[in-house]
Amino acid sequence: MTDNTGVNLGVLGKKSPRRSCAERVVNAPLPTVYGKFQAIGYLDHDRGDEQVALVYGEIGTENVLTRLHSECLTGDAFGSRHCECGDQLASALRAVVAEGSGIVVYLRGHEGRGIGLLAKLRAMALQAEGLDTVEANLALGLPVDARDYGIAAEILRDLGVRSVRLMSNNPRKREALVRHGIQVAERVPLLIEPCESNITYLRTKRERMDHILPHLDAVVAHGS
Ligand SMILES: Nc1nc2c(ncn2[C@@H]2O[C@H](COP(=O)(O)OP(=O)(O)OP(=O)(O)O)[C@@H](O)[C@H]2O)c(=O)[nH]1
Ligand SMILES: [Zn+2]
Repeated sequence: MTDNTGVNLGVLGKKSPRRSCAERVVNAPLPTVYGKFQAIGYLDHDRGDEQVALVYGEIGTENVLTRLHSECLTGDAFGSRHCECGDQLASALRAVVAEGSGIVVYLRGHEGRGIGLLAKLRAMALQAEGLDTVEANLALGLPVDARDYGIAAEILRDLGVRSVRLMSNNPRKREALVRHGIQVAERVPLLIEPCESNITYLRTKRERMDHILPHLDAVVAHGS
């Protein structure tokens, strides 16, 4: 089967019979510096968000190398060193190209762990005054993590995916996806070398949010 671009869609061309809040509305070829992806656009009818899944190669149904990337304008677009999101996104895109197939779902509505861009910037301002990333959200009267992964699961189902190898350091993300009906065969670490600007933030994620970041031990050992 081909779409209006003439690209062979394989499983991407098959409509899911299950009722879903995720409507697939467009499939466009997306050549990137990493490789040639298919950008599959979705409309989330429950939340009104526009979502996109970048698909590389012929994805199967099981053990698909997958990244669920929470939107981070500052990290992904501006190269912020407050967090490691930008490098994680690049690593994930490189990884699926190296693998020959895989998916990066870029989750709009997840900005600032679901509190939105302006609230995240307020939280970052509080962190500059000494609060950690957890304390800053709480000081604003906001949840530490307000993300929902239902739409991600719906998109994966629409793509025919039943189980993934999930690129993430966050065990709660894995649990959330499983709760929404997608099996996680394996968690694949996505570790980025820390720098002076984000080491405290990363330590907080490890200590207070259960992120699995063993590479920080080496930084501690070297005393930096
Ligand atoms: N509220 C808040 N959000 C932040 C902060 N720094 C980054 N973020 C957001 O955090 C989200 C990414 O979440 P993380 O906790 O860094 O990582 P994760 O997605 O849970 O886990 P990984 O899959 O390992 O990347 C993005 O949406 C960022 O915009 C911060 O200081 N405060
Ligand atoms: Zn970020």
